[in-house]
Amino acid sequence: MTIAIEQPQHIGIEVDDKSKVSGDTNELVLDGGFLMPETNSFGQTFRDYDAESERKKSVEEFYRMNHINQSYDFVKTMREKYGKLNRVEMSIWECCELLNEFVDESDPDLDEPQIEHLLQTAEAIRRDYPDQDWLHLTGLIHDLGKVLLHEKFGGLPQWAVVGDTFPVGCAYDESNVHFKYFKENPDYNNPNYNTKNGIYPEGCGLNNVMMSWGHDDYMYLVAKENKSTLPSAALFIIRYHSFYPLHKCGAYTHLMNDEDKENLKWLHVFNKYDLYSKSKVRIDVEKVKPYYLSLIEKVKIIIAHLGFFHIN
Ligand SMILES: O[C@H]1[C@H](O)[C@@H](O)[C@H](O)[C@@H](O)[C@H]1O
Ligand SMILES: [Fe+2]
Ligand SMILES: [Fe+2]
Repeated sequence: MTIAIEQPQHIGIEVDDKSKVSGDTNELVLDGGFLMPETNSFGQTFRDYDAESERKKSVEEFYRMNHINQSYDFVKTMREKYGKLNRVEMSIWECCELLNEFVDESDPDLDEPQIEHLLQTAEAIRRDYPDQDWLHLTGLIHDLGKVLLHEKFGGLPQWAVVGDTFPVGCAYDESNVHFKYFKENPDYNNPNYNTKNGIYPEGCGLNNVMMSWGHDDYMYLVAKENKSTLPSAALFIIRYHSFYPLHKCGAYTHLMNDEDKENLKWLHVFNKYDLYSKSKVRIDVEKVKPYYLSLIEKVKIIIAHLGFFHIN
């Protein structure tokens, strides 16, 4: 399968598209060799929230809490509070290691520590796109915002950090996982917020839409506020990779602008690796660490700008 796609801007590390771009039409080959497994590590299909499993109940309880509490006012408060980026300074690798303690309670497909997931994603991308350093880096850092779970970053509850994301300030779409729990959210009956467009003009662009608060928006804020030079596609991936109602179900597209539509193509590429690389096969962290340290070192200029990160 191929799709026409714009290539990202140079970010300070090589963006080499030769191996995956055919002809001069900027077509990116999406099935670069990665074999998508049919079942997750529990033997079930991916993202099946109704399948009987040991995680079903706790995942559902996670979404109940998430949907009740993620209101427009809550998101606004969190954005202001965390936008100050006055928490702590830490290297990228330290942040990865911090995630060793946490299992994502919203995820029906993986119960391994989060550092495994970061490396599984980045390694799967690296195998198919060996020359796309920027995409390896995006894989490595896309979920780093989950450090919000750690007390050093405020120790937020899981419902305020992980899980799929969705816009607030307009009606919740039924494609959201466990949609029924939104009925207990104060915004559900607020006439300002419960119409299709809500407070947003049609086609206003996702940048103008308030998304539920969590690791995506936090990591994006960190990158943006510190003037990271990551390409717009990388920032889009970081910011919207949990927005499954949009990138999987095609909901909320009336809020997108042309730039979003372009970036969405890259998010579709990325999502395959983010979702289907989840497995019980552990990555040998010490073995791959030198590569990722050298990658972090290589992008020092970018990372030096990233809020709570610094290079040792
Ligand atoms: O449960 C997962 C997890 O929290 C991921 O980090 C997020 O990106 C996904 O959207 C979600 O389904
Ligand atoms: Fe995520
Ligand atoms: Fe992820």
